[in-house]
Amino acid sequence: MAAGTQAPDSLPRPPMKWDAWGDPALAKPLSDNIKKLLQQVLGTTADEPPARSAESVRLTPSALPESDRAALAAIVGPEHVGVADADRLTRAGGKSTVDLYRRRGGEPQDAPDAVVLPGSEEEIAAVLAHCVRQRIAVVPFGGGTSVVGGVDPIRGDFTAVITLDLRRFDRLEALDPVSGEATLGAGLPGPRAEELLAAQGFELGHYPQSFRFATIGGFAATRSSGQDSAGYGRFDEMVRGLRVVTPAGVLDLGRAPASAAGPDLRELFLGSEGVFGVITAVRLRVHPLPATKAHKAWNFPDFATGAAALRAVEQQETGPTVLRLSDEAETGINLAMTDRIGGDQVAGGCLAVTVFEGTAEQVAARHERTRAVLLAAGGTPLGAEPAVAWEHGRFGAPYLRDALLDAGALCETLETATQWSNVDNLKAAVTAALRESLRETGTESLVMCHISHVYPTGASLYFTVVAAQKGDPIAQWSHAKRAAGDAIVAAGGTITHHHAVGADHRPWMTAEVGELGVRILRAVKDALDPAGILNPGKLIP
Ligand SMILES: Cc1cc2nc3c(=O)[nH]c(=O)nc-3n(C[C@H](O)[C@H](O)[C@H](O)COP(=O)(O)OP(=O)(O)OC[C@H]3O[C@@H](n4cnc5c(N)ncnc54)[C@H](O)[C@@H]3O)c2cc1C
Repeated sequence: MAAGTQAPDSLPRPPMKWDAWGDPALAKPLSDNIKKLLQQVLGTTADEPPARSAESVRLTPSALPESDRAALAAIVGPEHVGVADADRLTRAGGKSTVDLYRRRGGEPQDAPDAVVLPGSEEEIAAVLAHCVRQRIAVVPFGGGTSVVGGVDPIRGDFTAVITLDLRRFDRLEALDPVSGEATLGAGLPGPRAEELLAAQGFELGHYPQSFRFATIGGFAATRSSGQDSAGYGRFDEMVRGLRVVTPAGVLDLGRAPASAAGPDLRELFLGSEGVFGVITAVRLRVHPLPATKAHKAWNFPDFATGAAALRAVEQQETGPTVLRLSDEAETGINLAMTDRIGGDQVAGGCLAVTVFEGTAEQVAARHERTRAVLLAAGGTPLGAEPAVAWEHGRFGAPYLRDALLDAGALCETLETATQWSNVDNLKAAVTAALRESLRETGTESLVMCHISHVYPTGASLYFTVVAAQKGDPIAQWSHAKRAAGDAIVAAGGTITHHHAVGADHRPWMTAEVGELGVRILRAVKDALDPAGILNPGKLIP
């Protein structure tokens, strides 16, 4: 890999591997039992993966002219513009399985031509103005954990593409303890945001599986949903205000807790995936750190019974913070407890996990109410331990994907949501589409599913797929993903519940919002970013 000129400084962040998920120190090798199981059931080959090094990766050379590098350096400071391959490689894309295959594949990698780290809104505005003049595409970048191609360095017909990394927006800007609102910098990763709030006695409570690396701005830009959503809501439900820099000007949205002043413009930027503007700060509802917590696991004879039980809990508002249900396949291999995957089955049927938070009285009352509903719906209590084990391992599963890919397995996830009355139908349709399409590529597959986000009228469905790699695994997964996406649309689900649209779900956006919906999105884009420099090739067909 060629040396570049300058590396931008980076504020301390946990290490993130360029060709795998997360911190290399937390990698989880597969046990021999699981490897054997994969070979027997799916026919994977378990050759040792070739050693890979970032230095051996070939990147397409930076296309940014020196005059533009100098102009950007004059705006943000030379130490905040990087064209070194080491900086470009770590922003070359997100963390989907296809991203990882691409990076491991040995082909020349497309990467942004430069990485720019602005330190103020004025600097962002000046960078955007320069990029409009010079026709340079700009990809806003938080933690780079997108699994839908959201941070792909797509040039389109622009002369170059830069990544605008928000990591210097890393402050707790304000806390209003009376109202329970905090303003957080867009570049704050989840753990740092919670650390800053905890020091003041507060918590946001947004814990997606990508928590350790994803950022406040990324959560807002993708409508992220965390594992405590039953208690604290989706990220978009926590947002009270946003500041956004667009090529057309700056917006500061969200004046009051509620307003009748026309359509809510904040909604335009929740899920805007960097195509309308750069989010610099988000004002969020926060709550006092919970005094106590209780964990309870449950067993249901089958998925339909378990889903009906979760619906009853949600519709009767009994108040769990976490509410999730694994199907029979996921329960069978203990996927919900990453330290025990492939070991003896913890429960037959379907495992459900509940967690309660609040004051001691709240936790006791919420647990009692929930327990009564789950018992009446056919659940069998399993005690606290499996739920504690789920929580303990909850950020560990992505490391298993790395090990599975190394062992010759194809492993990816996808998610959707629908009304309660359509949950079984949608689950069956997606499962069949995945199995059949992967069979067409020459492999059987294990398709597992869970519900982890519930609403009074419906729920999300999150699928994990494991198959054997056959031929080109990128082509193989693209075939399966296409079939699953078509099945979701045909069965009435949404193309994404929380992963967002990015480049990967764009083909289904017209089916999702209709031709007129797409025209509205384009009109907003034209008003805010008439030159179209912001994140081309994402979200809007
Ligand atoms: C292993 C794994 C587990 C995951 N689990 C979950 C989960 O449980 N729940 C969930 O919701 N998601 C999950 N995701 C998806 C991903 O983490 C989320 O989409 C997350 O919100 C992205 O945040 P980020 O900071 O990494 O954004 P990035 O990946 O950097 O960017 C995502 C998109 O947002 C845009 N963007 C980022 N920051 C800004 C900004 N400041 N202004 C404007 N646009 C911006 C980017 O241009 C891009 O389009 C997971 C991903 C992985 C790899």
